[in-house]
Amino acid sequence: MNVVEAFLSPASPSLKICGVTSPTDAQGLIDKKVPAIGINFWPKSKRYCSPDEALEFLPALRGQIARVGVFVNNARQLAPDLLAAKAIDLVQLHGDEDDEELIGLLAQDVPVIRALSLQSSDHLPSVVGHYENLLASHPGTLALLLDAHAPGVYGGTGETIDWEQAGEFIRLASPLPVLLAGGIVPENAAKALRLTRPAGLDVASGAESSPGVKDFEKVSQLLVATQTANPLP
Ligand SMILES: O=C(O)c1ccccc1N[C@@H]1O[C@H](COP(=O)(O)O)[C@@H](O)[C@H]1O
Repeated sequence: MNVVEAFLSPASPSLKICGVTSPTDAQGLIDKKVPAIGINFWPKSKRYCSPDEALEFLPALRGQIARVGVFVNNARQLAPDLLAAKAIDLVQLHGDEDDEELIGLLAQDVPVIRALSLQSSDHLPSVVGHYENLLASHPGTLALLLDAHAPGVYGGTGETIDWEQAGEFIRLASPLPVLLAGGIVPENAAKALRLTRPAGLDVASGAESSPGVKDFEKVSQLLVATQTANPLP
């Protein structure tokens, strides 16, 4: 099983630590056997990592951890070079990207994580059905990610989402992997896992001491939460 398959495997809930900005933190997360890291390529993020900086340390980590490039409306410009340099394994679309862009990545065999912010008025079966149909006509590796609605900042806000609604969505979407994000911290991770049964947790602000600097005590606690959660049904 390669690192992407291991990260998205339904066998047990996974963990992605997002907003890594330094080679030291990336290596520390590999040493702890965290399944995935996220590197944020949106210049307005508090956890921004420039493509030039990323190209200096990410290619050497290939095969040791799943490396997710996080993009907000700029994947078209940046992802091709990062993929060609083997600096990232997956593309996370966390902005207003359309299906055409997602399908274009799947067609190139690029694994994609599509971030969604559910609204209370959303008809969940329709949203799930949309991605099921998309994947049926454009096969590839696709995961969905549920995050808080964050106009203007897009993500990384530390705001939690409605876990009841998230749990219902995740059940409907199965076996399509769905990651849970939004305000996950060591103190609420076990409860979030129990209520929603996601393919994994995605944590930015809940795993750092300051924006872009990882707190390894928090990372250890998050790992324990994922490793002791009941396996997915
Ligand atoms: O982390 C950011 O700064 C960020 C900015 C823009 C889009 C996505 C971003 N990160 C993603 O946000 C969620 C949740 O983060 P948090 O744990 O609530 O702080 C996660 O999916 C990150 O990948």
